[in-house]
Amino acid sequence: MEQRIGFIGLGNMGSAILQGILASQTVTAEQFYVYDINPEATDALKQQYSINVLETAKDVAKESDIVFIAVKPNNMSEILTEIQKELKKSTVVVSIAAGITIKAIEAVIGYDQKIVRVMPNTPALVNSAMCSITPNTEVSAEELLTVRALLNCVGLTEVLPEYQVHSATGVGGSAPAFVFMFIEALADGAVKGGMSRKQAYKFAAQTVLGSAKLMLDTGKHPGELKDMVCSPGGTTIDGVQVLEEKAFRAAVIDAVEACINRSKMLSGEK
Ligand SMILES: NC(=O)C1=CN([C@@H]2O[C@H](COP(=O)(O)OP(=O)(O)OC[C@H]3O[C@@H](n4cnc5c(N)ncnc54)[C@H](O)[C@@H]3O)[C@@H](O)[C@H]2O)C=CC1
Ligand SMILES: O=C(O)[C@@H]1CCC=N1
Repeated sequence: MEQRIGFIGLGNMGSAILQGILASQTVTAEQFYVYDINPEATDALKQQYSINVLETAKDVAKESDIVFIAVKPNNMSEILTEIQKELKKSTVVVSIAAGITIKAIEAVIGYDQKIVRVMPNTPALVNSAMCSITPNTEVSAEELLTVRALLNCVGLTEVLPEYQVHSATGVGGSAPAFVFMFIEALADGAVKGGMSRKQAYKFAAQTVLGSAKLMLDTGKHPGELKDMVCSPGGTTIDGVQVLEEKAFRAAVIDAVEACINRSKMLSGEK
């Protein structure tokens, strides 16, 4: 890939995507042009890779063919205003900000700019992200393919209509936090039973990873896979009963719904 790739904001998510793309070797470090208001965010990356760290967001916008904006939603408007004059008509602006609609971005940088809205997640850091991708009407099929190819370097992608991005935020962007809470809780249970903390985290994390892989690789329904674990009169079904009594599924559904509602609120839909 020959495009010059910009990143404005290199916090948790920006640096995860950048490092995931670098690890895939699809783009060389020299093709990256980056800026973060906090020099500490770029210092470590600069030491590790020969990326171009620039002085301002404007410089990044000027240099890039595709520019990822990875700042917090409340910083989006100031960044878009700042870079607006530097964007070429051919520049593809990729926003990963939760709750910021394509329309809101167009309102600042122009309705004729190419915009792709993405909802990624932090497993991008280990090339295992799940990203939703939504282009505006200015983005060509080829440009969409290029952005998708970049994001495929860091995991799986699905192109979604914008109204589904709220769900993608709940089940994708935010969900790693819930999974880590689950892993922590699984390990706490094992520690309670006498296992060392270190071993408990290894068991819990590998079990979550393996279970997800089993479902993705076999294509089997999660209910069928759950049934395969529950031996009649065995250990698992007792645990399943406890989770049902404590409304585990309802709690998870409510958590995803809370993310969806918050995303709608940030978008001005609620
Ligand atoms: N953290 C996550 O798991 C996910 C985050 N997102 C979205 O990604 C975006 C970034 O989130 P995080 O990386 O978690 O936040 P973060 O706080 O870790 O990173 C934001 C970065 O932007 C920089 N920044 C702030 N103002 C700036 C400016 N004016 N110019 C240049 N850089 C500036 C900060 O110094 C910081 O390094 C947010 O919009 C969020 O909604 C989306 C999906 C998942
Ligand atoms: O919590 C947030 O707002 C961001 C978006 C999805 C994950 N983290």
